[in-house]
Amino acid sequence: MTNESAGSAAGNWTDAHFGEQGGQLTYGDYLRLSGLLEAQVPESSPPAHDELLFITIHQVYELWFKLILHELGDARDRLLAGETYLPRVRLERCLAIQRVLVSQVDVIDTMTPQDFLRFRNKLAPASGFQSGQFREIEFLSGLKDPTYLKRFRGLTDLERERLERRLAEPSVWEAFLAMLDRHGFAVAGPEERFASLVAISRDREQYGPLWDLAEAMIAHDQAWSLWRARHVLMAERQIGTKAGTGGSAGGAYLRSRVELRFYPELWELRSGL
Ligand code: HEM
Ligand SMILES: N[C@@H](CC(=O)c1ccccc1NC=O)C(=O)O
Repeated sequence: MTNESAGSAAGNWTDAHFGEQGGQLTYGDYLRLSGLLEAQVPESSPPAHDELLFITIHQVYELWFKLILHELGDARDRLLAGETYLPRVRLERCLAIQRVLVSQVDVIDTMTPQDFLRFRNKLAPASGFQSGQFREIEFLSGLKDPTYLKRFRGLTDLERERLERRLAEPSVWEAFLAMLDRHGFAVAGPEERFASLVAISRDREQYGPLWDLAEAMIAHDQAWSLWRARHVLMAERQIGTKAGTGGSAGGAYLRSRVELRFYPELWELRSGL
């Protein structure tokens, strides 16, 4: 290709591929980068070097939490409609995101406790304990804890409304049971659910999509527990046995959360196979 033809080809490429809006849309406008990149505002003054890392990683987590809620909500809605394929696809996307959430803890491990202390005193009583989206994911997944709303001070009206809605609406677990019911499986009591899950597990030729969906759910549950465990280690590496800025016992509180599960009946199923 000659320079001329390359140039015209490039010219043609530009003309042929400008945005539908007559070439007005830009990368920065589409992604609203001006607002996004001005949203990292340190509390420390002069700013401690590592506070930008601390703010950035939390905002990245919250953006991923927003997407997980988007995917889990669609999976729940489709389960209620009796679907199995796209609910599994949505859950497997959540699993891919959660693998990133676990691995990106490594980034904050590059911060030393000494450098965290340069701004930690500015943070209390703020804490990840106050992450409304984190709690929404737990409620929507199936771990509904109404006492959280009573224990937690400082929720905005919007956060409280969203959490109350999550408590009231069907969870992924409840939607999964509704889907099984639509497929003719008994789900009224724990023994019936156990028998139904055993039947599904023993005939994957016939019930493969149902088994695969249950496996995607338990993988989501496992990954969330892996993040809790990874967060404990990271937190204790930063603050040892200090109390948390949110008022908890710190690592001891976080360790108590690692054993939580969204789908205990799917874990218990293994005991009976
Ligand atoms: C220097 C790094 C960090 C330390 C030392 C730390 C420490 C803690 C501690 C001690 C708690 C218990 C509540 C409290 O008293 O504050 C907590 C809760 C929490 N943190 Fe962190 N954290 C760190 C980073 C992060 C990051 C990057 C995230 C990502 C979003 C995060 C998310 C959470 C969540 C969701 C909770 C509530 C957990 C639950 O209640 O089950 N934390 N953190
Ligand atoms: N709870 C942490 C502080 C902390 O990590 C934090 C503070 C403000 C906003 C989010 C946070 N992340 C997790 O708690 C601590 O006790 O050091």
